[in-house]
Amino acid sequence: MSETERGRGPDADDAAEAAGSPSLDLGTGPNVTAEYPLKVEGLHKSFGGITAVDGASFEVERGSLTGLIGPNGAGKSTTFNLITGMLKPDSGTVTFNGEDVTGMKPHRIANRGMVRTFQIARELGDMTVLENMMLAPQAQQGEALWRSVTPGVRDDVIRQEEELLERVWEVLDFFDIDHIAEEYAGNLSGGQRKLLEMARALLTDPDMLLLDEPFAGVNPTLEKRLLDHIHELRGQGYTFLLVEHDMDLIMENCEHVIVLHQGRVLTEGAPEEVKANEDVIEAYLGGNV
Ligand SMILES: Nc1ncnc2c1ncn2[C@@H]1O[C@H](COP(=O)(O)OP(=O)(O)OP(=O)(O)O)[C@@H](O)[C@H]1O
Repeated sequence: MSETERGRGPDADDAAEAAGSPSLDLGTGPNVTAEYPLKVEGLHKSFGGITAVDGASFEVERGSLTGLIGPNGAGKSTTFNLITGMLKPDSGTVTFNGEDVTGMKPHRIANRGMVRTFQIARELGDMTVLENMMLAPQAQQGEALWRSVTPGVRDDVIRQEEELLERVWEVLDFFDIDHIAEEYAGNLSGGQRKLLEMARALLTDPDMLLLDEPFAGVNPTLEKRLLDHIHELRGQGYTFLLVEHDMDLIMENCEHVIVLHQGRVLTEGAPEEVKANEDVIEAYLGGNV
């Protein structure tokens, strides 16, 4: 896969970083063509004597809603952290859109179009939804503050802020949370927080979103809304990798399911195949789920 095919090479990243203005096109989705944007090969990660990830290998198909499941302690969170650059693997590779991103810092990976949702930090609870959104690109992509103090770039900064504000309202509207824009994030319900978390991630114009337990603490009505948004975005070409404890939810919504067990892939396939797999049943029964 060449850089031009990907449509978002390092040069484009650097230019985007310099411009400080990720484009958002909710109408058409990401403009890239790699069939499997994410490839994970032979990932290993140990903490002291504990092996958390033990040779995990899998691929995620573009435009898919892929579920990553496994019993408690299977290595799901660690795998997520290795993919998104929060942790460095002991060995193995993570390839995104044809580029080796293994061990890259999270903001550089986010610049390349792969983002994960983050829980709204306690201190951001004292800021409004709108303020949280305005901070999102900096938080995800490590935007430098120098731009705002460098002489001669003030007009550019003002223009970029205006563009950002426009996109913020577009995304808030998409997630139906524009009416709570002035609400403090700390006052939101669990479900509204999850919508804000996803809205923040989407603001950086990713190709792929990694969602870690996006429905935890969410009431059924908002869960459905979140799922509708995910399906709509997937229909536009966005790719999702979802870690979730609720097996039924994964089975009903994902077209491809990867089962981790003891740090490696036990099996993967369509939900019906995975559900019927004896090894999966055994792993879950023995895994205290
Ligand atoms: N920072 C760490 N230090 C030590 N051990 C760790 C660390 N992170 C994870 N582990 C261990 O690695 C193994 C895999 O943990 P991980 O959190 O990745 O699994 P998981 O599938 O996400 O589990 P759960 O479903 O319970 O969240 C576990 O045995 C865990 O205790």
